[in-house]
Amino acid sequence: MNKIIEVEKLVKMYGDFTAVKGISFSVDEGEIFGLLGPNGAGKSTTLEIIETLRSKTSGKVLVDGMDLDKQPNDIKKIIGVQLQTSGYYPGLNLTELIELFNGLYNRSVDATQLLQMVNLKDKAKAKFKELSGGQKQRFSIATTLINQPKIIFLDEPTTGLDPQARRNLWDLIRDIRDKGTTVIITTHYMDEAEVLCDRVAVIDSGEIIAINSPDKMIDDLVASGFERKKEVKAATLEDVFINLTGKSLREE
Ligand SMILES: Nc1ncnc2c1ncn2[C@@H]1O[C@H](COP(=O)(O)OP(=O)(O)OP(=O)(O)O)[C@@H](O)[C@H]1O
Repeated sequence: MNKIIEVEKLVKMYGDFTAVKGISFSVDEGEIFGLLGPNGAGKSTTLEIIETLRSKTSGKVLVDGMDLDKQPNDIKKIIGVQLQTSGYYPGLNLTELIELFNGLYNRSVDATQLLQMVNLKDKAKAKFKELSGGQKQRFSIATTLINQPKIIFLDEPTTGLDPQARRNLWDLIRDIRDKGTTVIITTHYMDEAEVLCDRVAVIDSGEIIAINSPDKMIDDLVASGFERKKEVKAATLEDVFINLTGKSLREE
C-alpha cells in the first residue's frame, strides 16, 4: 500500500505549551483515516500542519512524497480542504461559488454534476446561508473536490447533523473514497469512526496512543478480557428514530 502521508516525530509548541508531542503515523492511499481524540488533543493542529496552514515546531511531513518544508505549494495543489463558512461570498449562489472556485483553481468542473453528486442539484440557485446544516456540509465537501485532489481533509464534518443527514454524509464520504480519493477525517463520534474509517489513530494530550482498524481495536480490547457491563440491545434509540422518521433526508 502506498503511503500518501507520512508524519515523523511531529512537534507543535504554542509558546511553552506542547500541543503535539512528537507523533508519527502514516496514511495509506485510498483509505478513510480517522483522527480521534478528546477536545484539545491536538487533532486540528496536526491536520492544519499537514494542510500547510499552520507551521510546525519540528518533525517531518511528506505528502504524496513531497516534503512539507520544501514543496508546500505543490502539496496545496493535491489536497482539498474545507473552508470556514465565512469563506463563501454571501452574494453568490452555489453554482456561482463553484464557478468562482473553478477560476481560482484553474479548473472547469461542471457545477451541475458536482451539485448532483452531493445531492444539491435543486439548490443550484440558492445562497450558502439559505442551506440547512446538512446541505451546508455537503456543499462544503463538494468544494474540497473542485481542484480534483488526491486527499481531502474533513474536520468534524457531521457535528450538529441529524441521524439521516449523518448517514447521508457517510455515504458521500465513502463514495469519494471509492472514487480513489484519500480521506482524512476528525470526529468525536465513535459510531461514525467505527462504520466509516478504514483505520483510526487515537490521539490524547498530543500523543498517539493507538492506531489500527476499528475492528482490530475492538477485537484486541475483547481479547484483553473487556466485557460490556450492560447487555447489548437488539436495537438502539437511533434505530427507533430512523425507523419512525425514515431514511431519506428531511431537509429538501
Ligand atoms: N493558536 C493557538 N495558540 C495557543 N494554543 C493553541 C492554539 N491552537 C490550539 N491551541 C491549544 O493546543 C491544544 C490542541 O488544540 P487542537 O485544536 O489541535 O485540539 P483538537 O484535538 O482539534 O480539539 P477539538 O476536538 O476541541 O477540536 C489545545 O490545548 C489548544 O488549547
